Amino acid sequence: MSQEKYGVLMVNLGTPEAPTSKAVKRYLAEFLSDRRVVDTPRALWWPILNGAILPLRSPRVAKLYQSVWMDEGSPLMVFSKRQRKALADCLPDMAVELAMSYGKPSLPDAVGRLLEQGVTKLIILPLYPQYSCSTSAAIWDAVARILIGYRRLPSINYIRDYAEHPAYIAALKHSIEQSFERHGKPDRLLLSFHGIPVRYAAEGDDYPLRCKDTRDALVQALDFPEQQVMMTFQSRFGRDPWLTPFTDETMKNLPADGVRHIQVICPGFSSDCLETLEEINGQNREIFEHAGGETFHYIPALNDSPKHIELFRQLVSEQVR
Ligand SMILES: C=CC1=C(C)c2cc3[nH]c(cc4nc(cc5[nH]c(cc1n2)c(C)c5CCC(=O)O)C(CCC(=O)O)=C4C)c(C)c3C=C
Ligand SMILES: [Fe+2]
Ligand SMILES: [Fe+2]
Repeated sequence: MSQEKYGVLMVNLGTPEAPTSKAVKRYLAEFLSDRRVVDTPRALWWPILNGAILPLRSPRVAKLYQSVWMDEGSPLMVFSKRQRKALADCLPDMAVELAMSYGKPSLPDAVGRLLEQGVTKLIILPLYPQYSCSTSAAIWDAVARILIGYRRLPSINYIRDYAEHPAYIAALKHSIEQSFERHGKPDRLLLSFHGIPVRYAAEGDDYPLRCKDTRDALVQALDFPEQQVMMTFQSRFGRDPWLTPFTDETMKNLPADGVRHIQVICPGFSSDCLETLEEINGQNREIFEHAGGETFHYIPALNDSPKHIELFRQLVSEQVR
């Protein structure tokens, strides 16, 4: 039998190439044209997207990206590239590629590079701890479309998610405990997850259940009262109802309930990005402080921390028999 060659495809969302209106527009156009993200019928969606959302949102959001941009680029890209390098260093016998669902490095290029290297066993690792049709399934669809162009397919292992994986929970627990040691225990620990439209969940997306699984496993692991842990949803978009409670509304109301000190972590984001650095550590910090809150600490995403890379190494190793 011929020698098997393993390849790991790490996939995250994607991010603009520059913090400019033009680059943001190109990114949002691709992202928001995916039916897995917005499922409004095209004849209705196309004029809204091109006539209103792209021209109005792109310049505004470009300014937000400018506020978090790093010397090496967009935070999401910087951390994702570091994750790929660190995982590749742990798995010297495997080919490890990074791709983004929208923008670069593109999925077709990354899959092409893996197959050119002779990969016969492809392990797809979406960098989303909690499955959602709007993120993880979009990766599945894209890879399936790409493989139409190849005669010789590899075996495929798709890591659907890892919401309660012990190494994921251990990594989150470690970050939270480090924060508690540094800043003391807060009145509330807030777990803020990216939202999705309520309808996606009603139609079968188990994303909110997977967020709750993460919350429950963390509560079990932490030496911190369950009543002081809150789970909220951020980053809502458009007019449909999205998952509640909303992070920003919670921030606004907490100080009136006597909550002075909060620490916030975003367990659904494998890398820091616009939604954590600007929306949470910028906008939501301001909302909390403006409402009378005194102490706000943002606990960084797992990024390329050793415990996060160890989680990825375990997830991949579990697929190898
Ligand atoms: C209908 C719209 C959106 C759905 C559904 C959605 C789900 C979803 N997104 C993430 C992770 C990220 N989203 C990010 C940015 C972002 N998300 C949307 C819209 C939806 N997301 C938009 C329009 C944007 C761009 C910014 C803006 O215009 O407000 C990012 C950050 C990207 C970056 O460059 O830093 C991440 C990461 C998840 C996990 C998720 C479903 C669970
Ligand atoms: Fe999003
Ligand atoms: Fe946002």
